[in-house]
Amino acid sequence: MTDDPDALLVTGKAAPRGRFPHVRRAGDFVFVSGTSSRRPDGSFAGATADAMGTTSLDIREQTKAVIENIRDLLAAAGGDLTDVVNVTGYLVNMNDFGGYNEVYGQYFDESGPARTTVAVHQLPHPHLLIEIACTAYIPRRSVT
Ligand SMILES: N/C(=C\C=C\C(=O)O)C(=O)O
Repeated sequence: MTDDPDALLVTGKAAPRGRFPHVRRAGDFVFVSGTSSRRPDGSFAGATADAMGTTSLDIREQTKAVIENIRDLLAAAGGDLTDVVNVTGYLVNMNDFGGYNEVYGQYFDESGPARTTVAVHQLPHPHLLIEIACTAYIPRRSVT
């Protein structure tokens, strides 16, 4: 936890890799920091490497894990994926757009959040194909 009740470090989720909270509330809006498929033990859903270092990376599995991680972070702020109003997706390779879009569409549709997707040069680990940051609208008065 932090001393600030509006800056959440969520127990049971992978610790942030820097000095920032998982989630920051500002009034009725909740901002979720860029989130990957990282598990609490530091491994990544959708990424394996054999003894020779040959890696296998799966955009569908990573996208699903990212969204599920975000669901857990929102739950800690009293919300859910249905509260998300804006999504920014960061892909390392736009060739992954199709797989990303397919899984994204299992969680959100045209009545859901606004979305922007961009390709970035790198993410904080070479096994990462995707990171998502989002904003949710979760009025304080609705949180019990
Ligand atoms: N949000 C950031 C990193 C996230 C890494 C991860 O979830 O694995 C950041 O450095 O801003």
